[in-house]
Amino acid sequence: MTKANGAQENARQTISFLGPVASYTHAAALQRFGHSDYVLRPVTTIEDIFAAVANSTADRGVVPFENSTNGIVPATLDLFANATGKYGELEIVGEEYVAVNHCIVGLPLTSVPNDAAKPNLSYITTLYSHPQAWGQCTKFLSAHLAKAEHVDTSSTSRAAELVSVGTDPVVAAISSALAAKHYKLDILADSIQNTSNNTTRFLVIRRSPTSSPAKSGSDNDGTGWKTLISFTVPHTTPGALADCLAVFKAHDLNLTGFHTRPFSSQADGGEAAWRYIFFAEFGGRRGESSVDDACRELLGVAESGRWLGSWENGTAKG
Ligand SMILES: O=C(O)C(=O)C[C@]1(C(=O)O)C=C[C@@H](O)C=C1
Repeated sequence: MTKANGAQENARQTISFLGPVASYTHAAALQRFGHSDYVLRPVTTIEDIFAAVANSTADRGVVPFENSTNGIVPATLDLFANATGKYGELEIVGEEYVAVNHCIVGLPLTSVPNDAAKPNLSYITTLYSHPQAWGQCTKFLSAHLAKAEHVDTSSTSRAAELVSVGTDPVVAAISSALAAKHYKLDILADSIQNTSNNTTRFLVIRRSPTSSPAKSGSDNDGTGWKTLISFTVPHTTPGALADCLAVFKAHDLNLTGFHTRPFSSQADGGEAAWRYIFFAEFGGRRGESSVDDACRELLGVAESGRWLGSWENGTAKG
């Protein structure tokens, strides 16, 4: 690398995504950052993405958040819960929707005839994929691969990569057609997801700047924006959760998502079972009076709470 190239490389922003190349997270990263201002860098796990952004190895990270068929990605939510205290400085600044079209991919196999419209896959004994993919393809898997053992991998592209370095044609993967092409595998069945409009939503994260992005208390127009917050409630107080939810109604904020994950606070020694953290997503942005007031009031009734980010609605852009 020449000195000039090196300087150019330094000026580019680094984007961390769930690798290897040709994962759906890679597709989401390309969709948003696929031009010469950015260097896209694969890592192995979703936590690696959080860590890369937290320790400044990357400027931004792209993480899978929610699938239209199979719901939330628990690993991502757990990292936003920040139980270890390592990721409290991160915030969400954007979202990308990617159409997820899964395929059964395998080593080139000329001896077994396969018709994509009427696949005969009974010879496959082992199937690799990311855990999210199993739940998105239940109908096809029970109809055509009911006996195959499922082996979890860190991503669908990793599943394809593992099949490609093996030699046994009875081992296949669920991944995208792009991953099949990249890892030189055959597509043995296409569009195997339960719903034709299967879509995953990805979030873009960064380290929070020291100054607030939007002036608090102004009449910022939050139309077309979303906010995610997390909170915990005193678990022995009747009505504590209802009091928290009433705050959103009082400020006319439209709750568009609500998720719960097991969580044990530092106050409980980090060990207590059957405690929860709640995540509420709603329309609006920080800096808008109704959002700022609601967050302030929520902190008055919740045990703890954290603003995780406000970002422009990905679907609003069309
Ligand atoms: O495994 C991949 O390719 C990913 O990018 C991860 C992921 C996810 O975690 O939801 C992304 C999209 C699909 O929903 C399946 C898997």
